[in-house]
Amino acid sequence: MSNMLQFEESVYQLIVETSTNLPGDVRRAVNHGRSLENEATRAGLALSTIARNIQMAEDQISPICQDTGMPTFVVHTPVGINQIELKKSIHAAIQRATKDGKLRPNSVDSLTGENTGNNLGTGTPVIHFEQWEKHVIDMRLILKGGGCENKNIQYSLPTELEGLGRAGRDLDGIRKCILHAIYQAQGQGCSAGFLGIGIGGDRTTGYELAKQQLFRHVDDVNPVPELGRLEQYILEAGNQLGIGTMGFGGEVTLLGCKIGAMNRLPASFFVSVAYNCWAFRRQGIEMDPVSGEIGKWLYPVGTEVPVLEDENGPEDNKSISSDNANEADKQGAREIVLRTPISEEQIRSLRVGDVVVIQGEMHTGRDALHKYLMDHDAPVDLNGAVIYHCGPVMLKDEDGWHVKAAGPTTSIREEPYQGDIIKKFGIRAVIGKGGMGAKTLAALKEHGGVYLNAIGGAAQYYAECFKKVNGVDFMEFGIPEAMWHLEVDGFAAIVTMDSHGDSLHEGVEKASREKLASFKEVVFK
Ligand SMILES: O=C(O)C[C@H](O)C(=O)O
Ligand code: SF4
Repeated sequence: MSNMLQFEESVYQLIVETSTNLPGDVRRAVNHGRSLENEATRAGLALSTIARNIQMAEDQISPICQDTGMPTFVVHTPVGINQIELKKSIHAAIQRATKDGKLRPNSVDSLTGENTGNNLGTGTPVIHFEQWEKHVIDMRLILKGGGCENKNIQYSLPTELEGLGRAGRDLDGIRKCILHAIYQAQGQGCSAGFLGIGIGGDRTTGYELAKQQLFRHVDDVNPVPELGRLEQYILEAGNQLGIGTMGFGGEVTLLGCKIGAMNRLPASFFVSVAYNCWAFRRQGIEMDPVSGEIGKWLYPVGTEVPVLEDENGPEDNKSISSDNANEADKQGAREIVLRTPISEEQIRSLRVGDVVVIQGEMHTGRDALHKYLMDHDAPVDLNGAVIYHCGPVMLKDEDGWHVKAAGPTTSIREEPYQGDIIKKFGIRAVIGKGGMGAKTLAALKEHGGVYLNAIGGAAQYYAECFKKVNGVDFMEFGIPEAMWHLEVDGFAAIVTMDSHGDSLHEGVEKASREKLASFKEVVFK
């Protein structure tokens, strides 16, 4: 290979483009979703926030979502290309993109919990090489985050499904599995989502096939007619489940569905579902095998498909923020400004549906911190405090630390700890996404606390609210897991669980379970 530096540069450009500029076909799907949702609803406002965030990420060349996922490359090379050298270029580019804040350090030792800090480590990044007889290198990259990855699911047919009954080894059984997959994800994988489905294979290749489907163009047509019909059906039926964007309820739960099939063993029949959030970051380049230069981009480049309808830019677009109290009013919701530390009285006055705007300090905390706080003291006073489930992208320069991307993470992972921690430290508000369960709801009621739902993936939109980094504890947990103390100005989120025992998530889940059961009858004979 003659020009290593050019190869590295091209891969770097691919990584930056993938992380910061949502591709055109994905944007079209988001725009279509927006057109189906009433703008004045919670889901409609969430979609507007998402659109605004996509634009901000493009403008600032910063990550669309703070979770830049598991970098997964699929590379086709002409016969004779040195794949070992190409791999080195990929590793160098990954390291550079991490240092520049285009990727969050995301590679964690599974035994020690240590973050390698540069996105390299055993099993990271994932690179699949394939040879072909063409004379160009085809390199595709997907950055799929952990929250939606956790919502992947694999079914082994025949099986019995909640609400849907028996799913047999046929197209109708497959149909039921996919609908169930959408239901079980609720809003936790940052709906509205995209599905890649693999039918057949073994447990490993079934999931691989599912992920391969995510490399198809959103608007392509399945070459297998019966799978094409199933894709169409799922898109329509999935949206009738009423889960909506971020699980707020609404018309748009699914933005795309791609299904592939491969052979299986006589004894096995797997349906593997890869759930991808709306922040569906995948791009590709065709590279010259000699010069390493980019020949063309393999998916429509985001910049060609606007996401904001008005010419005046993001500021004039509606979203969940302190400047759109009128929109909130249309839903009968109020907008309340809370300054930290927050009193019990203020919290008790809040109800599900209220929009809360936070001023003051908040503290990030996720998996490692919650586990730690169960049997240790906190490094700061958390009385009346706000905990933000967030693993930000942070960069340090001569002026100190800066927040580069900071959307919420999936809160349900903290369910085993949250209730106890709220009571132990006197926390008044927890911000995250996807909602929490019965134990947390009970603690919010007992102690006087609220759960605030922020818009998952809107990492640029929220990063702008953080005016100053007051400090950090537990850097040894790694950047995403550390406890960042952040000064915030106007962080807006919706009360989805209040101190009176009400939970929006409980309601949406129940309604969607009932809806799911209405799809029990055979559709594909
Ligand atoms: O790790 C994160 O920042 C978020 C994660 O992708 C999630 O969806 O929970
Ligand atoms: S936070 Fe949401 S948008 Fe970001 S990677 Fe996780 S699931 Fe995707």
